[in-house]
Amino acid sequence: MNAARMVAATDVSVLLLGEPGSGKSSLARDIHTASPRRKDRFLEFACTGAPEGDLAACVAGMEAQRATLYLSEVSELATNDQARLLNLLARQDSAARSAQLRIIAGSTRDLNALVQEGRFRRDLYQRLCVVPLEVAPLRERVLDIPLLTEHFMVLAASRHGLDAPSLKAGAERLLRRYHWPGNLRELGNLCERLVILLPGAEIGPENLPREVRRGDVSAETAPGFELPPQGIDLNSLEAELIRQALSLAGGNKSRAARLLGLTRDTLLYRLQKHLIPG
Ligand SMILES: Nc1ncnc2c1ncn2[C@@H]1O[C@H](COP(=O)(O)OP(=O)(O)OP(=O)(O)O)[C@@H](O)[C@H]1O
Repeated sequence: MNAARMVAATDVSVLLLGEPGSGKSSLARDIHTASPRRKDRFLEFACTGAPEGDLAACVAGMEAQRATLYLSEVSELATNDQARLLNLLARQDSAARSAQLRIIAGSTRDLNALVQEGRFRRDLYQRLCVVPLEVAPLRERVLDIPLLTEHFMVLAASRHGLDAPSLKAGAERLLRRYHWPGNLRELGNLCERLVILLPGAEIGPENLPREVRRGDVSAETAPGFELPPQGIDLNSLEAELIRQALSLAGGNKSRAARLLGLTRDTLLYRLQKHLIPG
């Protein structure tokens, strides 16, 4: 990721946006490792469910250090902690460069939309989002799937002292077609399971879980949808769903595309087709 390499060389706050398990936390660590702070501490703070005040306790000993702090799921930060973080950032402005904490935040939710709804402080959003980086979901990186699968299998095989299995072409095709709601974490878990259950084997489609074998996106994306007896106007329905996805995603096309299980390019094509202003 080029942009990530570029921000690593600086001290700016970075906001990583992406689905669960897409690799935000790993990317935050990579940015730290590629930065001039690589020899300093990297600390991860999980905002989800964190008791109020925990963030203050976490950064108390770090304020005078040249560390990197990664805030995962920053949208879940309690209101008072949002104010505390803002204060911390203000204090950092006047601190010596050698004592500055670098903040990287991660979010699964559309932080901009939460700001519009008044559920996240705009001033804090602006401080955190100096450089926003989108981490693509795995289904938009299908070309990477064979290499990632091999990587996860080799890793799990060495962890468990077993032989890594290999993939038959049919199995690989299914992995590329599946929509991976759990992203890299889901692929990593599947690879580990295959290593343990079928060490050294040739994996065929029959060895993959049912949801992957089905490669069936519609079952997940249209639960319970039934065609009414009088039929529907598919074209209008598609246009309406696209409008709703854009609105839910606060106008962000990559996110809207993800809500519809499409690539961004396909969404752009369909926006043109339906003459929907993007
Ligand atoms: N580039 C990569 N190559 C190989 N494995 C990766 C890569 N990025 C992430 N992973 C692995 O994928 C899994 C999920 O990554 P990570 O925890 O960074 O995702 P996340 O987006 O922060 O998840 P969450 O939103 O649930 O916190 C981890 O096991 C991680 O080691």
